[in-house]
Amino acid sequence: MGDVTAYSITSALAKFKIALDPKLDVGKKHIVNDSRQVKPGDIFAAVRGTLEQGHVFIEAAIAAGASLILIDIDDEAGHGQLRWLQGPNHAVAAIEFYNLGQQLAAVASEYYRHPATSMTLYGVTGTNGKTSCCQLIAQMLNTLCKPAAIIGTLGAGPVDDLVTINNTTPGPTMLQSLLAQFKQDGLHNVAMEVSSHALEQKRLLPDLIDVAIFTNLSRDHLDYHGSMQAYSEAKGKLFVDNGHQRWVLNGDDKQTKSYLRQRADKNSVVLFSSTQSLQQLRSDDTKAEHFLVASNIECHPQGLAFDVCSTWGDVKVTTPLIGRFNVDNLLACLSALLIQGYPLQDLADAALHLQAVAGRMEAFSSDAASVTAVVDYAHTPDALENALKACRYHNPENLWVVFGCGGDRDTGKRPLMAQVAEQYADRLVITNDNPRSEDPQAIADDIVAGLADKSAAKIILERRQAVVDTLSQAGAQDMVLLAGKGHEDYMIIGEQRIDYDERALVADYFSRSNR
Ligand SMILES: CC(=O)N[C@H]1[C@@H](OP(=O)(O)OP(=O)(O)OC[C@H]2O[C@@H](n3ccc(=O)[nH]c3=O)[C@H](O)[C@@H]2O)O[C@H](CO)[C@@H](O)[C@@H]1O[C@H](C)C(=O)N[C@@H](C)C(=O)N[C@H](CCC(=O)O)C(=O)O
Repeated sequence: MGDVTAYSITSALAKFKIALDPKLDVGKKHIVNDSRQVKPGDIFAAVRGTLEQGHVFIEAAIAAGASLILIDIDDEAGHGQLRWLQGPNHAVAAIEFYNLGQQLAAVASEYYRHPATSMTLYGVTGTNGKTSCCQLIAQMLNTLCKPAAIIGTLGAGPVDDLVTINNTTPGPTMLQSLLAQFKQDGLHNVAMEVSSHALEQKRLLPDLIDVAIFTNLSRDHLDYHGSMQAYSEAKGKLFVDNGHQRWVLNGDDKQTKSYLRQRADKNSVVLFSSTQSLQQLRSDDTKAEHFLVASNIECHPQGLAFDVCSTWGDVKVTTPLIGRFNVDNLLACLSALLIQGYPLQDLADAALHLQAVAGRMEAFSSDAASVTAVVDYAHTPDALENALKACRYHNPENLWVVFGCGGDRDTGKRPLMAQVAEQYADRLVITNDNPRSEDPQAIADDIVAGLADKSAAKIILERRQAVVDTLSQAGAQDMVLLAGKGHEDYMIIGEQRIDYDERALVADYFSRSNR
């Protein structure tokens, strides 16, 4: 982070009716709410969390060099009181702050001078599709020469230079410091995943989101939220009817209606659908100003193509993305950018160059006449089934799967992976996938034991060879799912972690076959 000295905690606290002696406002750096992230000079916000009382980490924060402590208190009378806490070398000032946990997002926004107000924030919530939608939005914006960053499961930063973060949606202080950094770096557009946890815990101020996007809702995180009702209500907190926030909602998800009920008017609301006609979508619910539907969806081994019919006009969209679910992801992304004023044709042109998230149903081929390889992280029976079904949807002549199972891990999944592969693929190749201390041949034998036809699979343990042999044998209209490694760039054999980057291997294979 660059110029942190530009920020003043005195001015920020003044907004919360706390008068901090300006003499104490010297050399302050970041504001953080995790003692493990405190660097010398930082301000530590000790808040009450779901598991811990932040107060217990004050000592650690001071030891790490915190220059000021904000202490979350539940007695309003103490608000703004100054205390001195003894550190190893000197006393550190601490300010009591009533209900700080609930207000930390606002305090952090104030401290970093409201970076979001001069940026465009796309907030994506929903059970599935958040990561892909953020990627697609950012990639499209970049193609349209609008530099964009993402924040989410994959990390934070420009799409090709992500830094790992702890949460899908970072905590309130980290979020604001990231936004301030992006603003400083000229990344004025941010597509961020907004988890239900983040909304419940007020890690962000939903008011700051310019375009709020809902992908879909299905059962998840009930351990945290307790019920589907509470889970959907948590997601619903992203949608605020504040006169400027635009909404993009999935017209095919039944949850959408309940979010629409919160809206007083239909202005700046887009409904998208990949199963209904424009007419059905319009008549079904009038509480939207704009509509976007996909029809004539075609899937071929090289990607997807569909007609878009919308209140902004009609266009044919062609994209190299794999998987029917990407039609919905793309509709959400198009809707968000259309309502922000980007022209439909420019977006359709940008769709031609979209790339999947690295290692997630990421397709590679040399040209339309070559076999398509799909690299995916699927390493559970469930994930393998979904990945194979997604490939099958693209109507390959033959669907191949190259897969294995990890060593020193759940052995029970080996026959199950075999059953799934046998059921959904035409050709099976069993190979290594981090055998660790186990004998690779013994793992392959365990997998084969799950096959109804024991001769259905070829075993090529050396994974590079398995991939290259399979790609060279597959026909032009075939698809080869390379399951298990995804974006990983290593293979663990015995005690050794050796370099193995399947994406690079496949890209190299196709670039050679092009020559
Ligand atoms: C249960 C939960 O969601 N906890 C999140 C919450 O922490 P909390 O406020 O409840 O923290 P706590 O553990 O009770 O500790 C209280 C305070 O002490 C601080 N602390 C804690 C330990 C320490 O050594 N030092 C320290 O200062 C904590 O930063 C916190 O401020 O707020 C923190 C950010 O301010 C999150 O980092 C933390 O995420 C934990 C690590 C987590 O695993 N959360 C998961 C469930 C989560 O949020 N997942 C979603 C994605 C879900 C999905 O869609 O798949 C996400 O957005 O990441």
